[in-house]
Amino acid sequence: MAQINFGGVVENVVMREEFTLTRAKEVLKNEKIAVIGYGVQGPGQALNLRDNGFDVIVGQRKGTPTWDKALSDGWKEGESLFDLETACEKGTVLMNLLSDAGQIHTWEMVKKHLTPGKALYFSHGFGIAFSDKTGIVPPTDVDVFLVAPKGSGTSLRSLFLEGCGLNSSFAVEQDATGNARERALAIGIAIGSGYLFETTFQKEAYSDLTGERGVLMGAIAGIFEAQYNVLRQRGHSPSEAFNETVEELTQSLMPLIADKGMDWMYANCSTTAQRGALDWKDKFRDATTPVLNDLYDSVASGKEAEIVIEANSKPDYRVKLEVELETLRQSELWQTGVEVRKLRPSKA
Ligand SMILES: NC(=O)c1ccc[n+]([C@@H]2O[C@H](COP(=O)([O-])OP(=O)(O)OC[C@H]3O[C@@H](n4cnc5c(N)ncnc54)[C@H](O)[C@@H]3O)[C@@H](O)[C@H]2O)c1
Ligand SMILES: CC(C)(O)[C@@H](O)C(=O)O
Ligand SMILES: [Mg+2]
Ligand SMILES: [Mg+2]
Repeated sequence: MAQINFGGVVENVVMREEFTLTRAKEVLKNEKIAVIGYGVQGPGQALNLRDNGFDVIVGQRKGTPTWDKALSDGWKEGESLFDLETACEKGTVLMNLLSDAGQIHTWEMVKKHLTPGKALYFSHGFGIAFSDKTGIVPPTDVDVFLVAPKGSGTSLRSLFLEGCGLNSSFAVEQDATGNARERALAIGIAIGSGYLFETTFQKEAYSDLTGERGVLMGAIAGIFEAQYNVLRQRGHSPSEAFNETVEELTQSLMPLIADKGMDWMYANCSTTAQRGALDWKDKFRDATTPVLNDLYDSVASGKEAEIVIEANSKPDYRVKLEVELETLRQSELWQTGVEVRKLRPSKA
């Protein structure tokens, strides 16, 4: 395990150069890996496992659009594609990649097939960290671990195809066989992680729910809307407001942050911009800190989990989500984005 100094704090990190694919194949040579659920993470992880040469099958509800997607991805009914229960029965490592709410409804069925020595895998801490709400309490004679890719399953797959890897966290909740850590790391490498950092189920659940409600998705969408609206109300055109809020960030400045950090992005902007950004950064930090603390409290109290479970238990939850997404899509801001993207100069 490599020891990496993260800004003064030393952490253990497992890298694929050290825990190689060959070692992962040795650890998992007798395992049948069953990917349960074929939503977003399911395809990413299952296809990477298959391309890496592991014995993998997929379990999905027949007659759903994702069953058809699995067929079109080359999974064969009765050979490598089964209904949920058959896949749970056949697998020795059950990778539970149903939606976090779907994991609750199927738990009794999954549990039935968790015979001694099998492994139960998640890509989130949700089910276990909030077990008082989910009812997910695994039998004591199975290994329980997680590998949580830090990004969309779509990126996990595309980065794998580019020969890169996405970083993931991993955690072992229960080591019944004495081999749970090896199994977890082997699966982590096998699904295409570039490196793995260690966490616990609770920390993963709390940080992930905070991150996606905060900066990664909720906050960024909110602050985009706020700035776009202010510019529009002050008489700026949609194209100017969009370019100054979204397009420049995603196309020009975010890649600089990704390459070499915030100070590098600042250093590549004018001294006028740097002066102003350095002055205003702290105001934004101070204004949003109370909101982020409210968010963390709401996650840690279990309220966010309750909201997700309640919302997803309604039969029409997908339809309602789609209505909300459609409202976002049809807003002036994001309709401007459609046109701005079309205007991006393409390679000659
Ligand atoms: N979406 C991501 O990229 C991402 C990233 C990191 C971790 N995760 C975690 O990975 C897991 C899977 O997430 P996802 O976004 O791929 O899930 P998803 O919401 O796309 O759902 C996955 C599958 O669950 C099935 N499903 C839902 N409810 C069901 C039910 N009641 N019975 C049977 N099947 C049901 C759906 O048909 C779908 O195929 C979750 O724990 C999530 O937190 C997801
Ligand atoms: C991709 C994310 C946001 O990191 C993940 O946590 C999810 O729930 O989809
Ligand atoms: Mg998440
Ligand atoms: Mg996440």
